[in-house]
Amino acid sequence: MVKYLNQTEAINVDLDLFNEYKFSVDQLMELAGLSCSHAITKCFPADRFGRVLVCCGPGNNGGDGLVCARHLALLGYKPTIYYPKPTPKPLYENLAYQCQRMDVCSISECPSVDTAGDSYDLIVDALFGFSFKPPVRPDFVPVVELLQQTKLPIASIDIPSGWDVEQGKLSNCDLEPTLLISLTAPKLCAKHFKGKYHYLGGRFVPPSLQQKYELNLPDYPGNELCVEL
Ligand SMILES: NC(=O)C1=CN([C@@H]2O[C@H](COP(=O)(O)OP(=O)(O)OC[C@H]3O[C@@H](n4cnc5c(N)ncnc54)[C@H](O)[C@@H]3O)[C@@H](O)[C@H]2O)[C@H](O)CC1
Ligand SMILES: [K+]
Repeated sequence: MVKYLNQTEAINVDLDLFNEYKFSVDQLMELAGLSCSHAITKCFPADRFGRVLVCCGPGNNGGDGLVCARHLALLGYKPTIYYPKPTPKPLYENLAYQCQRMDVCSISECPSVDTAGDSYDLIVDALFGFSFKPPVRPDFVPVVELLQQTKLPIASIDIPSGWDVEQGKLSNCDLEPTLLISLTAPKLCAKHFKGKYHYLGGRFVPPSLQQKYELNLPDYPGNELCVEL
């Protein structure tokens, strides 16, 4: 059985990839975001779910979202980015600029539940990943409430935002994604996931690192970037 990581293990795997294996964050973020876009194509085809709101947070989970939005555009979707607190670092600025140059729209106000329901077919939740510490800070409360209240399907990247990384949902109002894309390996909260589709992405973990953490990852089919768990 695939291993479900606690928060410390998830952070340590990440640190090992960067420090021991010398990957750069840009490399892994590109592969992570690309794998998320591929999982989305499998669950939500562009002809029925073309209009996608991609909500991006301030950390690497948000960076995965910016990459995912760019690839969704290349895959025939019409993504719109909501990135309320852009991080003033070249990595994030470049990712946002690349989207802009690909005519990916962005909005500066969080849409209401009704406006989002009329304007989009799917929401990508790239707000918080495995470094989230509850409770949600005030800047992000409106978008987290949108995700909690919307009737649109949600695709969460790595962690359903607002969930405790280990315990899962902290209250009954917490969001319930339809698709969860765990990256590298699922985190403990994914044991509480009840949505329709659970995929694993981030096909970049060196075998020796998989062995060190006894990740027991499933085989990815052929040349696929994601696998259904
Ligand atoms: N190894 C991999 O598989 C890779 C995973 N990636 C993705 O990176 C995230 C983890 O990224 P990190 O930057 O460590 O943190 P987060 O994005 O989870 O969030 C930190 C960010 O959010 C802020 N924050 C934390 N708690 C709160 C709160 N309660 N309210 C508001 N804001 C909060 C914090 O200040 C930071 O700014 C992982 O999940 C994957 O999605 C990488 O892309 C590459 C490799
Ligand atoms: K997320």
